[in-house]
Amino acid sequence: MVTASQVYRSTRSAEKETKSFEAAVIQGLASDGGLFLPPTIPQVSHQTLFTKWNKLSFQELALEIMKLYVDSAEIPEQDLKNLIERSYSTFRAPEVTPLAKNVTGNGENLHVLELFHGPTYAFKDVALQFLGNLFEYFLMRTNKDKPEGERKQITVVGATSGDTGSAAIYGLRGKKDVSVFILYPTGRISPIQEEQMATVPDKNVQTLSVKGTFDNCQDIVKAIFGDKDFNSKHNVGAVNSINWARILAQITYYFYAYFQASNGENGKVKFVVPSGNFGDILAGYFAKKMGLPIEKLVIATNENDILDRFLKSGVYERSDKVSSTLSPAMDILISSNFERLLWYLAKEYEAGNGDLRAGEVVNNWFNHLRSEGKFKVDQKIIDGALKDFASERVSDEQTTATIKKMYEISENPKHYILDPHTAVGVCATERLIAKDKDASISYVSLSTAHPAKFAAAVNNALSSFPEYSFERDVLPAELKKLSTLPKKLKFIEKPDIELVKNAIEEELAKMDL
Ligand SMILES: Cc1ncc(COP(=O)(O)O)c(C=O)c1O
Ligand SMILES: N[C@@H](CCOP(=O)(O)O)C(=O)O
Repeated sequence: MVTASQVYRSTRSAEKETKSFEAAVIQGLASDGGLFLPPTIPQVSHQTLFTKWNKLSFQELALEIMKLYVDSAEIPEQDLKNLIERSYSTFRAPEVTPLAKNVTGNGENLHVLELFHGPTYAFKDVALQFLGNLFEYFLMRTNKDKPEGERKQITVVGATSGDTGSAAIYGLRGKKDVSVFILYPTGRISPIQEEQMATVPDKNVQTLSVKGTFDNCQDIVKAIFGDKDFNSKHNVGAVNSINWARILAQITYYFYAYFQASNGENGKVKFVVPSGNFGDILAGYFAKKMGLPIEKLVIATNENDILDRFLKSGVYERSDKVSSTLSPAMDILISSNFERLLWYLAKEYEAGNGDLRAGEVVNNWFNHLRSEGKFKVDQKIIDGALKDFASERVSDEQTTATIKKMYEISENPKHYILDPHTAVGVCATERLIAKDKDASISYVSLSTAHPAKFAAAVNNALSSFPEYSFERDVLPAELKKLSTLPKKLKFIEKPDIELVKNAIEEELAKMDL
C-alpha cells in the first residue's frame, strides 16, 4: 500500500492529484514551476534508530531510507538494493562518506564528514551516481522490447557553478537513451572543474560555457523546463537539486554521520553545511524531521548570503549582484531548493496543515519574488525555521584564515587541508563551539569537495608553509592528467534561452544515442 511519503506534489500545486516517484524524477521540475516533494515526511522511531539503524552500513541505511519514499510496487526492494550497491561501488572509500573524527584533537568534538570520495571529488557524486543509475533503470523498463526509433530518450539539461556539472556527466556518461547538456558560467569555475566536464569524450555529453552567471544558467534551465514544445519534443530531464532524487540520496549521510559522531548513541549533534542552492542541508532537514535527533542544522554561507539574511530578517531578497568568492560553487543569488523548506513551513504555520493551501502560500511568495525581487514572511515562519536551522556568514578572508589554521593545528590527521567551501563550514563550526561552550555537543562539519578542485584558494592560504606542496600533498594523479586531455566545449555568447536551445538541438542532431 503506497504511503503519503511515497507520492509527490509540487510546492506550488493546488491540484489534488499527486505523482509517483518515477513521474517526479523523470519530470524533474513541476509544470507549475514548483519542486516536487513528499507531502508527508516518514517517521522513524528512536527504537529503530538506536537498536537497528545505528548498526547499518551506508548502503544498508540508504536502502532503509529510500524504501520509505519509494513504493515497492514502483521499484522492488531488490532492484533498489542493486541500484544503491552499483551507485556506491564507484567510491574510493568503503564507508562511502567517512567521518574524520576529532580533527583538531583538542576535545572540541569537531568532526569533518568527507563527502568527496566519489568519481568527481565532490559531494554531488553521492546523489548523481544514484540518479544516473535511476534514469537508466526507468528508461530500460520503459523501452523494454521497443524497436529502435520508438525508444524513449531523455535530454538532461543542467546548470552548474562547478561541481554538479561533472558529477552529472560522470553519472550519465555513456548511458543509453540519455543525452547530457551542462551549462556553466564562463570563467566562474575552477580550471579542474572545467577540465572534469570538458574532457569527457562520450558522445552523449556536451558542456556549454555560457557568458553570464550561475543564476543566469539556472534561470535558463528552468525556462527550458517551462518550454512545453521543447520539453515534449526532447523529454527534458533534471539533474540539479530541482530533482527530488538528489535530495533523497543525500539524506543517507546525515544518518550515517550522526551514528559515527555519537558512537551509535542518542547524543547531541550539530551539522554545519556550506550552502548555496540549499540542496545539501535540505537533506539534513528531512533526516531531522524523520526523527534523527539532530540538535541543529547550521547554514554556512559565503558572501552570497540570501539564506543568512532570510533567517535573520524574514525577507527573501535577491541581491543585485553575485559576489565572486573563493568558494565559487556557492556564488548563488537564489537558492533553488529553499522553496521546499518554505512549503513545509507554510503547511505547518500558514496553511493549517493543508497541502493545497501550502501550495497557494508558496505560489504567492514566489510571484512576489518574480515581480518585486523579494518577499517577506511572518515571524511565525521564521520562528519555525529557527527551531531547526541557524546560519552563519563567512567572508573570503575568514575562509582563507580557516584553511591556514586547520593546516597548522589539525591533529587527526596533521596538516589537514580544506577546500574553500569546507572552510566556510569549519569557520562557522568554530564560532558555534566558542559560543556553545558545551563539551557534550558533537559538531559534524560537511566537507563538500576535495581541495584539489580549488588550487588557487588552497595555494593562496598555504603557500607560505615551506613544507606544503599542492602537487605532492593535494593533487590526485587522475585529476593531474586532465590538463593533458582534449576539451569538448561549446561557447554561448550570452545567457539567452534561444541560443542554448539551438545549441542543444545542433548537438543532439550529431549524437547517435
Ligand atoms: C563544493 C560545494 N560545496 C557546497 C555547495 C553548496 O551545496 P548546496 O548548493 O546544496 O547548498 C556546493 C554546490 O552548491 C558545492 O559544489
Ligand atoms: N553548486 C552547485 C550549483 C547547483 O546546485 P544543485 O545542487 O542544484 O545541482 C554546483 O556545483 O553546480
